[in-house]
Amino acid sequence: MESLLKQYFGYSAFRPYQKEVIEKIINKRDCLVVMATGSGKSLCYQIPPLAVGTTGIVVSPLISLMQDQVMSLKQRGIKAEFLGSTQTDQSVYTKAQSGEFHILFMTPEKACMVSKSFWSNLLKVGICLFAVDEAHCISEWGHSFRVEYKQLDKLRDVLPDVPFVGLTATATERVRNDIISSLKMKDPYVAIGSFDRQNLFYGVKSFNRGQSSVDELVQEISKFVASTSSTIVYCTTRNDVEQIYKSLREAGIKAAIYHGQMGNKAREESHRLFITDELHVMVATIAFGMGIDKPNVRQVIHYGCPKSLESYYQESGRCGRDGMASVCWLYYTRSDFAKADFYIGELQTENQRKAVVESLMAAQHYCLLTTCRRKFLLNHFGENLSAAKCENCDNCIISRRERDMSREAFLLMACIQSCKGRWGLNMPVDILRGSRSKKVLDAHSDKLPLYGLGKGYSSNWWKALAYTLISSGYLMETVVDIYKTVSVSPKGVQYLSSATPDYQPPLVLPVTNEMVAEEGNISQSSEAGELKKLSTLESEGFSEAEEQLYHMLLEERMKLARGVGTAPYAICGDQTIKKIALTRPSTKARLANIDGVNQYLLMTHGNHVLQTIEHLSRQLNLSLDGEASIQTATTRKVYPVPSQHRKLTPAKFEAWQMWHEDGLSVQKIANNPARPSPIKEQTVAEYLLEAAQEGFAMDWTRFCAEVGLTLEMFSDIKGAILKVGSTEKLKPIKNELSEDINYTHIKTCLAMQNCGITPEVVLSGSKASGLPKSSLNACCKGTPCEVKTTIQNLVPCLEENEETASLPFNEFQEAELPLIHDTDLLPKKRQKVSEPEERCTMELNATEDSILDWLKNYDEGVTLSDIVKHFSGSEEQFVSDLVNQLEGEFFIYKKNNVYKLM
Ligand SMILES: Nc1ncnc2c1ncn2[C@@H]1O[C@H](COP(=O)(O)OP(=O)(O)OP(=O)(O)O)[C@@H](O)[C@H]1O
Repeated sequence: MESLLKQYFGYSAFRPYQKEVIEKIINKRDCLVVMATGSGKSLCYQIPPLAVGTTGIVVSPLISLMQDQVMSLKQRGIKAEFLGSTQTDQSVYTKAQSGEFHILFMTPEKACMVSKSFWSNLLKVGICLFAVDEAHCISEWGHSFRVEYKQLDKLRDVLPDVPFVGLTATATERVRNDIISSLKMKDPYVAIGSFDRQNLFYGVKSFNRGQSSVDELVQEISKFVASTSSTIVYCTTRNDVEQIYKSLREAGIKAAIYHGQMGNKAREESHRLFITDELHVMVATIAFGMGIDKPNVRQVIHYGCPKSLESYYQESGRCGRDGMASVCWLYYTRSDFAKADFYIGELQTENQRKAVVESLMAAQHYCLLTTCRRKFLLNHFGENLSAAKCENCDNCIISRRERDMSREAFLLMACIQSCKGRWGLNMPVDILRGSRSKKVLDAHSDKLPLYGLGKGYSSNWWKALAYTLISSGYLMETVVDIYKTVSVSPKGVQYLSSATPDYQPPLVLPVTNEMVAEEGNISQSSEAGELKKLSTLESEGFSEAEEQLYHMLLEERMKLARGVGTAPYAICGDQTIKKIALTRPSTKARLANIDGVNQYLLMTHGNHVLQTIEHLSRQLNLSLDGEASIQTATTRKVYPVPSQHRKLTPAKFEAWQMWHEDGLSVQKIANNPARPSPIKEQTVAEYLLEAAQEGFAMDWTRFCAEVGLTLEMFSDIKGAILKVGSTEKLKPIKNELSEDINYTHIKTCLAMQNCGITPEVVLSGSKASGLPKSSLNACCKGTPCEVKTTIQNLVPCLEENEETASLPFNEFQEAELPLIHDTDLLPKKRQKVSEPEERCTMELNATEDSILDWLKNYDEGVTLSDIVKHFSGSEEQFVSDLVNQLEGEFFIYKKNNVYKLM
C-alpha cells in the first residue's frame, strides 16, 4: 500500500486512520470514516481499487466536485470517470460496466437510476467498494440533507457483498448512527479522527453592511492576492456577492462570482477559472460549498454568519487543504442572527425546525465568543482541546480588555430571572432599556423595578453582554419549538443570591468588540491588535533567490497545467513546489524523493521539470541539489518507473543462452559456480519467460516440464483468472488456486497466452506427474513459430500488465504483489548472501544489469566503494557513472550513502 501511495500520489506516509480504513475495505468490511475536512478521507477509497484491481464506486453530491476529482486522479495515472447528467462521453457507461475504471464517480440520483444489468455486469468483473462521500447528506439531522441520498439504501441488496463506506467531515453521533442505519451497514469499522484543522487560523469580526465594510474586506483580500494565493468569500445573499465582486474588480483584483441563480455555463466557467488559478478570488453563496476541492485556498471569508457551525466548518474547511497555514475569517452583523425564519422556510417537521434554530444559535455563539474559537468548534463536534488556548485564533492571540461588569451583569440576570425563562433576549433587554413597545406594556413589565435602569447602553451592547454571560455559564439559552428562550443558569442563580441591588460581588468579563466600539468609540481594527501573520517564505527559511525561484516555478507549473488542460494543483501541490525550490533536484531520482512527486508526474513531465529547475537556478545563481535535498532524500522512498519496452539485458540474455543453447537446466543456471553469486531459480525462470516474450526461441514443453506446469494446472489457472476477472494482480488469482500452484506457474500460463501458445499442444501428455514427451520450439514476435495457436480471450494480454510481468518471480511469491514494491519490505524477503569475492576468479566488468543483479543480494544496500571494488574489471569513473544512471532511472536509490534496489 505504501508503494501505491508513493507511486500514484507521491506521498511517503499515510495519515492517521488511512491505512486502517483501506485495510478494512480490502477485507470487505463496511466503514464509516468521520475525519476533518482536508484530512485525506478520499485516499481511503482511492487506494483499494488500485490494490485490488477492481472498480471503486464513489457517490458524490456535486458534479463539479466529481469532475475535479476525475481531473486530479487522471494526473496521477489513475483511471477515473464520472456518470452524471453532464457526462458527454457516451462510451463511459459501457466502459464503466466492464470494469475499465479504477474509480467511478456517480451522483446519488445516477447510482439509484442505473439499471440492474449495469450493476450485475460490473459485479462480474468486480466492485471493490461502494463509497458515499459527504455521507452526512443522508441524515435529516445533517446540515445538508439530500433526499436522493436516502434512496441509496436500495443498493445494499443489489451489492450485497460489496463493502459500503460512508465518509464525512461533519457528523454528530446522531448523524453517524443515521448514516450507518440508512446505508444498512453491517458491523462497520468506524474511524473518527480529530476535527482539529491545526493549519487554519480562525477569526471573527462584526461589520455593518455598508460600503466601508466592503472596502475593508477588499483591502484584506488584496494582501493575499499580492502573495498569489486564492481566497473564497462566502456571502449569505446574492446582493452581497455582487457588491463585493464589483468592489474587487474596481480594485483591480481578478475575481469571479458563483451563485445559484447563475446559469450552469457561467457557473462552470467561474469554477474553472478559479481552480485553474486564472483568478484569485471567488465571491460566492454557499452554492459553492462542498463543490470545491482546490487544495491551495489560503483564505476563506464568511461575509455574514453561516446557518450552522457544521456548514461553517465545512465551508471554512475548503481552506488550506494542502496542510499549509491558511486563515478563516467570519464577518457577522446582528441581523444575521434573526434569520431562523428564513432558513426554516418550508420545513415540515418540528424536529427539522428545531434543528435549524439550534444550529443557528450555535453559530451565533461562535461569533460572540470571547474565548478560544477552536476549542468551541471542536467541543461542538464532541472533541476536547486539552490546552486552554489554541494560540491560532483571534481570541487567543489578541489580548482583550477586561473590566468589572458586576453591576450590568446583575441587572441583566435579575431582569431575565423576572421574565421566568419565557422570553428570548429581546424582552429583558427592552425592559432594561425602558422600551414602550406593545409587548413590554402588555406584559406590564414597565412596572418592574428594573425597568429603564439600563438606558445607558444600546440594545446590541446588552446582547453582547448576554452572550458573554452565556459563554461563561451564567445564562442559558434553550430552544422551544423554533423559539429561543433565555434563563439564568444555576451558576447565575448563585451569583444573584450573593448580590443585592446595592452590592454585587466583582465580576470581571472580557470587553467584546461590540462593547469596545460603543464604549470607547475605538475602531475595531485598533482593538483587534496585531494579528499573527501567515508564515512567510522568509520565515520558512527561504532566501530571497529561493523565494523568487518558488514564484517562477509556480508560473512554470501554471504554464504546464495550461498546456495539459488541467489545474496547476493537479500537477503537484504548492508544498511540493516549495520543496523543489528549496532543494533544486538535478536528477529524476532526487526529484522523486520529494513528497508529492508521483510516478505519473515524473514520467510525463520529469525531464521538463528538471530542465526548468536547472535553467531557473542558474539564472538566480542557485546551486543544484541544495542542503534540504539531503534531508528529504533520506526520509523519502523512491520507486522505479516501470520501463515499457526494455530490451533483454545481458544477464537475461546470458541465462537464455545457457538454457536454450547450452541446454543447462534452470536449476543449474541459478547455481552456476561461474556466477559471482547464486540467483533464485524463479528469477532464472523469469528471465527465460521475458526472453520468450521478446521473441527469443523457447522450448515451451521443456520449460513447462522444468517448472512443473501441467495441463490440469493450466486449466485451473485459466479458471481462476476468469473468476478474478483481472490479471493486474496475481495474488487474487493465486488465492483461488491450490497450494501446489505457484506464481511461476501462473506467470508461465500468462506468458504462453501472450506468445499465442496452445497449452494442449505444449502440455499434451503432461499429467500431474508425467513429463512432456517432446520438445517443441515455439517462439513469438520476432521469429516464426512452429506452434502458434492463439488462445483467444483466455487471459488479457500480458503486455498490459508489464509492471507485474516484469517483476522477478520470487517477489510475486513472497510479497503482496504490489506493482512497484516497497523497498523497506524487500530486505526481509530477499535472502541475504555473503559477498562471494573468494569465488570470483576473474575481474568483473560493470554493466547496468550486473550491478542490479549483484545488488539483489544485499538487503542493507552497498556503498559506492563496495560497488567499485566488486566490479574491479571496470574503471572507477565508469562504475560511478553507471550507478548515477541507475539512480536516475529509478532502479536504485541512495539512502544514508548506501545504494539499494528500488
Ligand atoms: N497521506 C497523505 N500525505 C500527504 N497528503 C495527503 C495524504 N492523504 C491525503 N493527502 C492530501 O490532503 C489533501 C486533502 O485530502 P482529501 O481531499 O482526501 O480530504 P478530505 O478529507 O476528503 O476532505 P473534505 O472532507 O474536505 O472533502 C489532498 O490534497 C490530498 O492529496
